[in-house]
Amino acid sequence: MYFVCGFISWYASAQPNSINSDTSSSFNSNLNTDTDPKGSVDSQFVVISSSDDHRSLVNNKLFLSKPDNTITTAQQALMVFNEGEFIENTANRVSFGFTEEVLWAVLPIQADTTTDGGLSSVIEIDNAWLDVVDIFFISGNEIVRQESLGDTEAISGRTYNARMPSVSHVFAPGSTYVVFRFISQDPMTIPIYLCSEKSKQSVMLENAYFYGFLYGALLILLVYNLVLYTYLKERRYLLYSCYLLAFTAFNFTYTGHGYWWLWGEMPSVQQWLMPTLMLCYITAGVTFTIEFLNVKKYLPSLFARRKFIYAGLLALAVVMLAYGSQQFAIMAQLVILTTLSLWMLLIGVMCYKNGNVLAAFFVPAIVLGTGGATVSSLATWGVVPYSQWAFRGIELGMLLEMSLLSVSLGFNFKEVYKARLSAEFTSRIDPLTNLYNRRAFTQLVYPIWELGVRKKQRMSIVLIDLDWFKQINDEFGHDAGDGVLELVAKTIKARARSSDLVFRWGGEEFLLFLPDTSVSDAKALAETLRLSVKEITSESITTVTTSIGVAAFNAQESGGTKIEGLIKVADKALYVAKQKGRNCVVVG
Ligand SMILES: Nc1nc2c(ncn2[C@@H]2O[C@H](COP(=O)(O)OP(=O)(O)OP(=O)(O)O)[C@@H](O)[C@H]2O)c(=O)[nH]1
Repeated sequence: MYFVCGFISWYASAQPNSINSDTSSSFNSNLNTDTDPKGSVDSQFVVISSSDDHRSLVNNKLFLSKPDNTITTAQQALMVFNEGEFIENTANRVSFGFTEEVLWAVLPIQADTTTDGGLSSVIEIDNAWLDVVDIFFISGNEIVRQESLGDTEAISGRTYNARMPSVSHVFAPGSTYVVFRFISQDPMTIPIYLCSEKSKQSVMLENAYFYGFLYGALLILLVYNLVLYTYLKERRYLLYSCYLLAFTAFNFTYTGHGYWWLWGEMPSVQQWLMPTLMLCYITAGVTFTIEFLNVKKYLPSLFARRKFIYAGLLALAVVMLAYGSQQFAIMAQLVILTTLSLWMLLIGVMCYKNGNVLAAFFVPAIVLGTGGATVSSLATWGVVPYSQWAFRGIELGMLLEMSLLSVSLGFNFKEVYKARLSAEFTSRIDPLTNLYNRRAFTQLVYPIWELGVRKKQRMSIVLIDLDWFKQINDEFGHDAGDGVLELVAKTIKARARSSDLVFRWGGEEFLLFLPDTSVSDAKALAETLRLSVKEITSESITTVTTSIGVAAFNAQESGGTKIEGLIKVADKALYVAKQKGRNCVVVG
């Protein structure tokens, strides 16, 4: 809001009175404007006829000082106003862009009452970032009251406890001239409301709900993504969280919440936090975009030049500090921020074209964020009627943007999870035979082994080695050898029980772990396998025989045996089978 307002109103200010928007029709019946057809200054009063519920934007009833004025005091302002030297704000302008000048404004108010107590009303400037907001109440050429409410003044000096500069005043019967003095290094945006105490309270409540919802939703997104980061250790979740946090902190500052609640006694902190957080927000936005869109893969040439972007931002920070001008800092960053939105969109579209699926979420998200900001700016500019909801467009847009980005990160989470599962699965599977590989052995067999030992169950191991396999490779080629290995694996798998675990143990070596299987059953299975392999392979390129070693765990005899010991026994038996001339089963 802050930056788009500033940037657009900067241009808007170059075209004064270009937009006509009359909000007088929205005035409450208790708050009337009395304008005579000639538009003479004296009759241009806002009339308060009762202290009942009312709330209206009164910018179109303001009279504004001319550029280059030399006014220094409120009385002088009133004098110049009475001479007809103020400009009537019939265009209902709210925003005046960046200006070094002091802006004086006069709001003539008529309290239409005869009671001595007068009529109470609250004046509220619906903008928390203005540096100087001095309000003078002048009756009968006397300043009857003065308030200083800008954010260069400590919060404790305010008589009305509200986030937006506000003052409650009892208007004496007759006319009161409210003279405003505005100075701001930030965009000069001055939506002025006149309202009853009751409506002021209900607006504050509405705001509390709105920001409670906004910050609550942003907090949920933040926690959700931090949890994902902790779990997945993927940088994009962390960078999204930083981007979200930077936006929230920046918003918390320019909406005046931080100043109202946390650092209200430190005006200089408020002054410098805004440009500083804006820079953090820009940097977080750039970093997040690069990571989220995987620019390294989809736009490598840009990725190679990213250092220049960061160097530029760092240079800006240095110049900002060295130059020491808050206004310069803000203006420079407004330009960059506007460019950033367009840059993010462009990069998103380019990455999408280059095949990045996540960009399909990213582009609409940025469009929503930028769209909300545009609504806010147009409201400030006067193209759409100014209202608090239109003013909040940026916040609603950002909430949608952040939510959509979070959804896309959730989508990414699903993809990453699937990829991990498949990587985990493939890391345990031998790609040629689709049997478990040696790495899976520890994970799968150890728990069953431990349980079997505790329960004193019988368990066996069968180690199968193909005979003269080197010759098969040499004679028929490596591919044909692969085909034989696949066939043998299928045969073993088909003959084994579903509770048996079959591993490709080495090049042409297979291991079966048989839970709850006695040595005689294991030997019988080994014989079956030997015959099956021989028989089945005879139908392929050549007949393949196998040598098999069997070892069994017996709780009574081999109590303390470890599984590695049992494998060694099977290995020795296999060696003996080879020694005996191959194509046989030996029990160890
Ligand atoms: N085609 C193919 N061959 C493999 C693979 N893994 C290992 N081998 C081959 O298997 C052969 C094993 O040879 P040796 O260890 O001499 O054993 P052998 O020829 O079967 O002789 P014995 O075991 O003594 O009967 C080697 O030539 C390896 O290159 C594989 O995945 N595919």
